[in-house]
Amino acid sequence: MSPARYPQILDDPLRNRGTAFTAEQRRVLGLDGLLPPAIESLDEQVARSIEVFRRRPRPIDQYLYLRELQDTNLVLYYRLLVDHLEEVLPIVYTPTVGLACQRFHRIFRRPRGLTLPYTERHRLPELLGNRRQPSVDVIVVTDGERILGLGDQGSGGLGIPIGKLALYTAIGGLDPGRTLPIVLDVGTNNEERLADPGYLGWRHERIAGPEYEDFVERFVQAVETELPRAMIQWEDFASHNARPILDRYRDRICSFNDDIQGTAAVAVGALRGAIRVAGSRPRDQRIVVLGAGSAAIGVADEIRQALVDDGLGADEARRRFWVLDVDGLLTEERSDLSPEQRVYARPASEDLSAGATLADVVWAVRPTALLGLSTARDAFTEEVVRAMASHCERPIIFPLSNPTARSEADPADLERWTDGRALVATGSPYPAIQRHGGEVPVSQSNNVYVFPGVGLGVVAAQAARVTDRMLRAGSAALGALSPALRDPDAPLLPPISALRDVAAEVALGVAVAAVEDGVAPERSREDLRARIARARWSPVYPD
Ligand SMILES: NC(=O)C1=CN([C@@H]2O[C@H](COP(=O)(O)OP(=O)(O)OC[C@H]3O[C@@H](n4cnc5c(N)ncnc54)[C@H](O)[C@@H]3O)[C@@H](O)[C@H]2O)C=CC1
Ligand SMILES: CC(=O)C(=O)O
Ligand SMILES: [Mg+2]
Repeated sequence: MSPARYPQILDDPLRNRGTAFTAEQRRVLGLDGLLPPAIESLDEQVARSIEVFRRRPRPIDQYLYLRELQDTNLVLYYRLLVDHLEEVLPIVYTPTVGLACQRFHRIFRRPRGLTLPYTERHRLPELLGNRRQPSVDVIVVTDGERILGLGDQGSGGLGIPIGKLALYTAIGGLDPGRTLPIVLDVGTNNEERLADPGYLGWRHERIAGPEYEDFVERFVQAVETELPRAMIQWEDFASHNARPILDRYRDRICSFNDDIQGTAAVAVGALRGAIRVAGSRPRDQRIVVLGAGSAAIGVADEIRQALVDDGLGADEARRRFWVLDVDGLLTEERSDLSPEQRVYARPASEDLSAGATLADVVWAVRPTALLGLSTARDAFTEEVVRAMASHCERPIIFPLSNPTARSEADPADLERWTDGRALVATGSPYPAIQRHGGEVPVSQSNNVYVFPGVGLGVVAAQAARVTDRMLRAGSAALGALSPALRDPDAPLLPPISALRDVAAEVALGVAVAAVEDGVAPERSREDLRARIARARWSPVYPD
């Protein structure tokens, strides 16, 4: 009798083990001769793979190597991510993932996830039905219009959902066979892409208005029919769509916007640590925010709530914010503000006009905290930072824009300009700061501290919605883990290497709040904790 042959197992990243197939498995599956004779353990595979990764010359080459691994052997890929998270995070995620989106069509090798073009709007259930994953816990979807701080990348934006979901698994422990990255290809207004013969997306200007809304509605209906239990994370939509989509669907399906809500949850967590180190209270803060897009307003809204929770009246809390966008300070005289922005408009009676620069505002306001979500590189100039440090003992300065090339400041400059007094957190990773002959790590205030735990909490609790209280509970869980609470010289956020533990705590906060809010079945805290532990997929070859 001829032996069974299953060579196709080598092409299935969920089941492939490559050189880790044992002699017996190779014989039974008919793999002898298809693999090099050496048999490696998973640890040996990881050691060899990280060496190959390190020898790749540029970050984009390292990104491509990891994507190849992801398409070949998921256990090995995720084990490498888990074991070397700090080293590979800047490649899988910001800043390199931004470059990968810009070059998506040049580096395209194998499909991952789904591209849903506007032209196929009548067939979305069918396209969704073509996915490889029969069951899905989490969908991350973008329309590619605001990719990090890099603007419109058209269907190349799919790189972001792919990266986010890799972290859902590596950090949150979600089963990689049950996650689905999606791009809604509604065209692009990026002239460079449209003129590029190599562009692989729909070569058309962006659909907008009712047609766009109808398309998103069709997408949501297709998900409701095909995958009614999946959570949707809205990611990297431009402001004019991000907030309306969130508001339209948050009470109808299990969904949240990572840029608005996830970013706010982590920024508030980091800010609480910084305020404590500064020896201050939330209600004592005066906050200047550069940028008035969806992320900035989402962050300001959550901080405002923290000020109210600390005893300020709603109006007083609102008056503690000065928000600037590309056209200057948000003031009542401006007619171009959305309702969410108008909350922060300064009264016309004040000295500062809409034409005030960031430096003018900082001189006049004497802020305790300066946050950047503007995509404006180096906007926190020496003048601005020195002005702030001249009146504030421990200035809180968070340049949160991504990728690195869009950051409002370099932490090493902030350290110098404030004589080491600034309390800093950045959106993208930075090398440690040199201080008194030692090294001080720079905290990365990025929604990666929150969204994997949100997904894990939602899945473990079987939550049907993502409520504000769930995100606040996740934020509080993160805030409680701030190393700065125990040692004022320590970083504001736990290290990247602790992100898996952070996700478990965030998930517990989220899950408990889901039960309390009545959007998940009744369960005790201990039961939820056990379910979170059980829900986590681990990168090991099953027996
Ligand atoms: N650290 C984190 O976890 C996160 C960081 N971000 C980053 O925040 C940035 C903004 O994201 P969104 O709010 O979604 O984008 P957005 O496009 O909605 O908003 C950008 C805002 O910045 C303003 N702006 C642009 N140039 C400016 C300038 N020169 N001076 C002052 N303001 C300027 C715009 O007027 C707009 O209000 C991006 O770089 C993004 O990567 C976003 C989400 C999470
Ligand atoms: C981190 C993130 O979600 C962003 O920069 O858009
Ligand atoms: Mg984002």
